[in-house]
Amino acid sequence: MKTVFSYAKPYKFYIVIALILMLLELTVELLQPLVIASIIDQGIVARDQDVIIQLGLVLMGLSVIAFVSGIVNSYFAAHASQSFSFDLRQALYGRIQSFSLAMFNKFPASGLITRLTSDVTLVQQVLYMGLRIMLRAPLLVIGSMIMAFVVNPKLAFYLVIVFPFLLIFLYAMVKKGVSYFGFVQKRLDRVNRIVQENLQAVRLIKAYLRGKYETNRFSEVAGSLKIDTVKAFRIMEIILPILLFGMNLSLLAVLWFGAFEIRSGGAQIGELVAIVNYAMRMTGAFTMFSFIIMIFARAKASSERIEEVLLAEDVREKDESGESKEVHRGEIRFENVWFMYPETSRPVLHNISFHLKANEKLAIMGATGSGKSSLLQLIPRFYDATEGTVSIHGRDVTKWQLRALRKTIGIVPQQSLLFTGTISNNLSWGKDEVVQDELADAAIKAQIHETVERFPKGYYTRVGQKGVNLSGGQKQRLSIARALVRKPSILILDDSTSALDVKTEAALWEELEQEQATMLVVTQKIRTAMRADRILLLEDGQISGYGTHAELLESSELYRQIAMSQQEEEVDEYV
Ligand SMILES: Nc1ncnc2c1ncn2[C@@H]1O[C@H](COP(=O)(O)OP(=O)(O)OP(=O)(O)O)[C@@H](O)[C@H]1O
Repeated sequence: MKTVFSYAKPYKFYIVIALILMLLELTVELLQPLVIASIIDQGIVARDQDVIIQLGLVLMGLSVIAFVSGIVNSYFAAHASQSFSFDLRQALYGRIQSFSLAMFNKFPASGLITRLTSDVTLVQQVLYMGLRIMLRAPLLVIGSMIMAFVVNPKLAFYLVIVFPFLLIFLYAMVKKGVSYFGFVQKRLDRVNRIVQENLQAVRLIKAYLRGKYETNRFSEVAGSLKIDTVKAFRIMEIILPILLFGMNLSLLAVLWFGAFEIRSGGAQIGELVAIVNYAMRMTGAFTMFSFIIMIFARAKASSERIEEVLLAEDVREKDESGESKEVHRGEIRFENVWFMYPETSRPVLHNISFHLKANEKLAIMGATGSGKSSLLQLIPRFYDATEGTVSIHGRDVTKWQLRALRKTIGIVPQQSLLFTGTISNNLSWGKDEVVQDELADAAIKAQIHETVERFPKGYYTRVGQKGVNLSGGQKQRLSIARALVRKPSILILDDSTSALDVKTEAALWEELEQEQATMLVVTQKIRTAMRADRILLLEDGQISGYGTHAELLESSELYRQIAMSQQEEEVDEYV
């Protein structure tokens, strides 16, 4: 919890004030039984009206102080805890943003969402409760105990005799509670994961008529969340009755022995009333305990989960080190590159070597799963090569400052991802300052300008979440335009023209060929590959062919087969 609560440090002032007010409220509460005892012994029993009025006024004054302290304490506690959770959430989000892709394998998105929402809220609650009642309850117990000893040590002894047993019991319950609530949060992760997957695949679910199946899958995980939550709460439910039982036993002992003491002159009625009053306050505090323990146990489990992310060791490079000047020329060299995904044992790339001069165009072909996307991911350093080197402009990519490296690369992923916002927002997303002309220029090259102009709101047309209101081909072309806006020296297209018709694709390539950028294009189409300076053929993570279209037709059986499998008349034309 230490790391998590270090984010409360900037709000020390608010926390200290809240604690002081809480102590003031507590002190008043502890003084009240003493005043009541005095009213009884010196006022009612001694029949002194003046003492009753004076002490009555003192009692009222104390109540007002407690009331005002309580309200102001709430204000400071709320401010400190809300600001703390805001900072913690920001830090957690920042940490997630800086994750390498390997970390997303380790922490699935659903778990990160639960941490950012529910887990942060739970630790925020613990701070708020801490400043309001959490410390108040144990302090009230300790304070009441001390005051009871001040009033009458003998009677106080009967009151505290059960304490050691209650404390051991509470400790055991907290320990159990932490592990149970840790489980509950994990179940919540699973519920979030199912919901996320479901909502993302809503069309597929409808098309495959899997609505009922998915509902059952959801019921199953929601059901196990319910079972584990009930289990965790059940532990908490037994705390209160046991605490109350212990306290009632003590109270009985106080009353029983108190009666003897009063008869023998060892105690006064007012003292017995005061001790009973303290006992009642202690019982009240213990009632709070069951609630506090529940919140504390949940928050402890949540803070451990948050710290898991904050303190996780990332495999990523040090961004701040390395060459920071801009990578102007996109010369690329792979030298004996092997690559294995983290936490796997099988290499997906074997001994890959090739060289691309600046502005050369490379087409990458190969069967699905042959390693095309994996190869491309090494260039912007989404992952680092397990062995060998990938260099750009003569320098190992790991030696470039990450920002400088990525600034120079335009990527169009296999699945076009657009954000909620206007088309204009989406196109300018990858660059800090961009003017409308640059957007239109990139859109013209990507063959999407005319389509956008035909929309009633043109570039200000709103794009729904993930581009739901656009066709696959429109999304692909917008993604390409977004990459072109950055004017990259290296342009990576990972099978990103698959949804375009032949005519549009040809027009797009006419434009891309003019671009001053080194291009790596994953494609399944011979027609597209032929336009590149060279073609790299991958087979099970190994290079099985490298050269021009004509060279590969000569040298590679696999390439010939691919060419043959594509339209007969096209093959004739190429040969
Ligand atoms: N994040 C990952 N963790 C572990 N293994 C992965 C990961 N991503 C891909 N792989 C594995 O790496 C191999 C190569 O995958 P890759 O995505 O590079 O192939 P590809 O040629 O781009 O395929 P496709 O044409 O279907 O996109 C596959 O066997 C795949 O299972």
